[in-house]
Amino acid sequence: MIQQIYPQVQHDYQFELNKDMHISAAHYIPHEDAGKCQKVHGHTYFVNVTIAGDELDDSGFLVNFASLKKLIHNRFDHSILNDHSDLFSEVDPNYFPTTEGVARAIWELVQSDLDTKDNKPKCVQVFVRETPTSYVVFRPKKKEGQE
Ligand SMILES: Nc1nc2c(c(=O)[nH]1)N=C([C@H](O)[C@H](O)COP(=O)(O)OP(=O)(O)OP(=O)(O)O)CN2
Ligand SMILES: [Zn+2]
Repeated sequence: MIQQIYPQVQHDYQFELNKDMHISAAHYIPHEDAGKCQKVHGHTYFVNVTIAGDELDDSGFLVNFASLKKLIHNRFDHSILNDHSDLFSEVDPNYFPTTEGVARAIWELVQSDLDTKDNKPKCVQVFVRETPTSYVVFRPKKKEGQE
């Protein structure tokens, strides 16, 4: 059973949902400063995505929990993160598959999917735990004029 404490995000939306998932994946960091992490190794990532909004869809969902799992877990589980060349780079540190990079990539995938929905939910936080002692939180910057 997944049980985690993760940071809360402030927002003014009426509904908030959270989806937890585990992802078993391998990666390496393609930079000499990464030390032992330059070698391929694996993690069981713990991921939490937080979705918020004011409107429900025709099913009464803010977004279907199952569709979030399909979008993220099915894409990354039992994969080598570096192989996802549409998301990660071998040369641009901003797009290395670090915990930071994974958190941002997950946010981009989730928000792109949410943008197709009529009720316009927002992904307000992605939490990625890479090891028992290391995690990253990604929150999108508010755009100009956004509350
Ligand atoms: N800011 C970041 N630092 C590190 C990342 C990262 O993604 N972002 N990644 C790594 C390695 O990939 C490694 O898998 C995780 O490192 P670390 O937390 O140091 O793992 P340990 O189990 O060795 O840590 P303990 O302190 O012994 O628990 C490195 N840095
Ligand atoms: Zn690692």
